[in-house]
Amino acid sequence: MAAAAHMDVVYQFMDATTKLPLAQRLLLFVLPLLLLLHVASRSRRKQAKPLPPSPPGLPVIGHLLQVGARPHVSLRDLAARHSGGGGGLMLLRLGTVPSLVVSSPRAARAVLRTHDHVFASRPPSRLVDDLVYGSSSVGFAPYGEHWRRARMLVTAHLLAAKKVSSYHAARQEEVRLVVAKLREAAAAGSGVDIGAAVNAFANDIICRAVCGKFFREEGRNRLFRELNHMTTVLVAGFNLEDYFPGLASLLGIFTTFTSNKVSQTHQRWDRLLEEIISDHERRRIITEHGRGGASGGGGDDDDEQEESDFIDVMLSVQQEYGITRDHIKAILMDMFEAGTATSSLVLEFAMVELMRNPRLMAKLQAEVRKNTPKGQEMVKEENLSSMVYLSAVVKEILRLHPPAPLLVPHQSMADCDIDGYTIPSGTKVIINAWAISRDPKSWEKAEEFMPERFMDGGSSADIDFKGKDFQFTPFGSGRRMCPGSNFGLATINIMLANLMYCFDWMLPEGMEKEDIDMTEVFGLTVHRKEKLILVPKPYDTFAHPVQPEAGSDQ
Ligand code: HEM
Repeated sequence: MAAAAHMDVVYQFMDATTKLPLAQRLLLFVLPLLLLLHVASRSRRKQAKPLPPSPPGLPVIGHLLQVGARPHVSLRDLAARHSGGGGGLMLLRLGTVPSLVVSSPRAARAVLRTHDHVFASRPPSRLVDDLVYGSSSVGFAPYGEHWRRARMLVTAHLLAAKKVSSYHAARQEEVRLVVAKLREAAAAGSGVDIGAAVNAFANDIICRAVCGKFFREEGRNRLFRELNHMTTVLVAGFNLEDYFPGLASLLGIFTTFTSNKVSQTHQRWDRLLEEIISDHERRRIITEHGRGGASGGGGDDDDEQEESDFIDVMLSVQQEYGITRDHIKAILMDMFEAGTATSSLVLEFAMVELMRNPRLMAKLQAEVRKNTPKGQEMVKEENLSSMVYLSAVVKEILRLHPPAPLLVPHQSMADCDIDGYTIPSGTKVIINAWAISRDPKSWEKAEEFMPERFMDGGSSADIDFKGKDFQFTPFGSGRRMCPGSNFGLATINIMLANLMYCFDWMLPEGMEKEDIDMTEVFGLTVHRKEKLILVPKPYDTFAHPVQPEAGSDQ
């Protein structure tokens, strides 16, 4: 009976509404539905934990204007005021993109370790898709099966400690070339642009690992350097789609503005990489034919190792890992993009800080000179193991000047609760490693260049950058942690040791250490605005007795 009465009401309602115009009829049905959805979403929001704290933002652009030209600095300052009692989590809206800023070791641990599986993806980018073969490299790839395979290939075959160590002779040879150029400059009494010298060195080291001994042929190393620079400018520049992805694709702004440059740069990379990969394939065929005819097949082990550059290795495991030729090219682009500026910036900042602290430079030089056999022309890698102060200096540079101060953005793949806050799925995550590694709560005299903190008995002697200490993550931590740290450190240590061993350093005439400009410019990495010009003076290891370790009181 009751059901019949209800149906009656429904029929009467339908009958009455049929007399209304169509638009009003639709409204009558749609409005209650919208109301229901609104009530349901409010009760869901009531149940969910709150979002992390946010500073007040503007309509449409959100907090975009509060992020200035040096985002690592402005984000630190904003977080100090708005990250809710020092918890280290702050939610910004950069354009339409929700962005979580992480600014404490505790919050970094939550994102990079406890919930690593949720935050291990990268924000999508059409620009990177078009530039880097559908983002199919390691660094740009979204979390998933392709990334897992590419990452495994890179860590097991290209950047494993044994492989990195197999390039020791190549590194020595490249350092020798730099030292020779510096000696020429010293003989002429001219200044050297240190940043340019170490950048060319880091680029050549990567070139040699990627494509073997003949990377200078036809100026290929210079071409790689140029393309690498163009790529960084494109990826690090202001891209509307990074902040208003919907709007950018709707207006087609990306297509008309940047697209030409992106596609030209991509084509230039593709031509160069294709040429070099084809060269390698031809050489492999010739070598296999040669081996077939020879009795024992193969030269000595060192030669074999040196011949097996990244391209050879990837061609040989291509089937096993199920990767295409485009994937190989994307991974090679990654090696240049991730491996060049990072190492060279550490070297440049090391020279800057040491010039500003002559007593510490003298201490480092004394250690390097004492631990290199007398009269040896250059420091060799086997001499480095006893240079503990050198390691402390490199660590201190990575603490004060992490080349990627905001790491590389991550993206959450599901809703996640941290410290009583909800982080919605699809949130971009910015980890301010720079702010964390200068936080006085974690570091004694945090703003001072003080390598002694990392020495035995120092206040941070137990802290390392291997991804377990969340107050110090210049290489990141967790699934996305840098797989190239061994490679980078090997490049940095041998070059810095030789800069200290072979030369004394002076500022150009009339310049004092206080005049060294420390202004930074932010891109994918942070570099210095002004060039560091230094005048080298060769140090004669035969003529000089080993100096006592200056400043060893610290
Ligand atoms: C001092 C030198 C270096 C520093 C400070 C450094 C730092 C970093 C950082 C901060 C990340 C991002 C971590 C994250 O997303 O949480 C990264 C990723 C990466 N780095 Fe390095 N890096 C260095 C050298 C190198 C070198 C020499 C190579 C290769 C030859 C390399 C290859 C990579 C790759 C492939 C990734 C992407 C990893 C992924 O997304 O799974 N890096 N690096």
